[in-house]
Amino acid sequence: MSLPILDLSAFTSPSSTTDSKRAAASALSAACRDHGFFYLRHTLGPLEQRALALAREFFLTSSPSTKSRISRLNPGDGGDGARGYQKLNENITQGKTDFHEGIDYYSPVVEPKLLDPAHPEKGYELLMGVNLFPQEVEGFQETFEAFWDELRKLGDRVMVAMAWALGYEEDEEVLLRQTRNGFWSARVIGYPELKKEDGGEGGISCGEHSDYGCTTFLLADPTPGALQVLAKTGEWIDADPIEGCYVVNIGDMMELWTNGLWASTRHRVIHTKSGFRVSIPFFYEPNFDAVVEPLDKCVAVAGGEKKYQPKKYGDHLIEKVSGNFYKAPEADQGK
Ligand SMILES: N=C(N)NCCCC[C@H](N)C(=O)O
Ligand SMILES: O=C(O)CCC(=O)C(=O)O
Ligand SMILES: [Fe+2]
Repeated sequence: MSLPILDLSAFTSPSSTTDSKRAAASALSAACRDHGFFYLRHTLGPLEQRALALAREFFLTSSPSTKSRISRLNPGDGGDGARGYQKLNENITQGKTDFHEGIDYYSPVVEPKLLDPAHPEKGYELLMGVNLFPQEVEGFQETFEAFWDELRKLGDRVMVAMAWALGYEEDEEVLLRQTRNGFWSARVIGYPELKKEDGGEGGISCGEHSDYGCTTFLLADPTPGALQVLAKTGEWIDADPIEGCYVVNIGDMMELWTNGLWASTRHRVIHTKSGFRVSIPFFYEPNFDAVVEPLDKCVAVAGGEKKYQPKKYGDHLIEKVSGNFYKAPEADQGK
């Protein structure tokens, strides 16, 4: 089985007809319902190759001190426990360490929140610090900021397409209203190949999980056989990169909005092929304060049964992120 390839240009070009939008929305609806994962034909030109090359340069040529300078654990420098660099095996999924390194980014907050304003060296509240860029890698910050700007715009268009796909042609901003100031997130991830001595047998590059928010747009280098998607049949299928496409998937908040019609599909990464793999997922998310609840039309499909309780996206994110690393640094002491 392979995942469908969609073209949503009817929603990105200003001159498209209602019929072409309906046709695209109908293919989108089937893909989200049947798989929760699909390929989206879309390119941003040289920006993508630049971002992948800079990510690779960062992981493979930066010194350990460059990396630790932007650690998520440097409280005074902006690290808030979530934003920043994490080394191999620092991220955990389902209680097991993930064999990848990465830098995590989130939507900038207007006023970063210090834990204790009298003691800035104590750092920031979880998720409320500042983004950390490796200034030694020339062009890194500008390239990624430009890249994410484009993906935010793409995500906005996809929200309109998804509204159509859910029957909201007459109220096409039903999702966009709650994502326009989205608390987006992004990761820049490096995966060395899993080898036996690294725990290769049974080891994992990124354990099975669902994404937390709305819709994920993944750009990865051409390495095959790494990202796997749990199909409804229970089989794991490869979601290998296709040139000119993003791999797109549904997150937990979209499952909630759709009352379970579109599942937040589980996936994992097992990179055993040769070479260092780089991937850069962008997580297009609801507003931090958005209270997400099943949409009326999706509830109607279920015969009026609301299968989910409303949830504030920010609460869901904090819950998830709090479980992504070993608890407070104190807990690690003496290990
Ligand atoms: N923002 C997202 N989706 N990040 C996914 C990170 C990988 C899984 C994570 N350790 C977990 O256990 O959820
Ligand atoms: O690297 C990948 O292909 C996917 C990573 C992922 O699923 C995540 O970071 O949420
Ligand atoms: Fe993921």
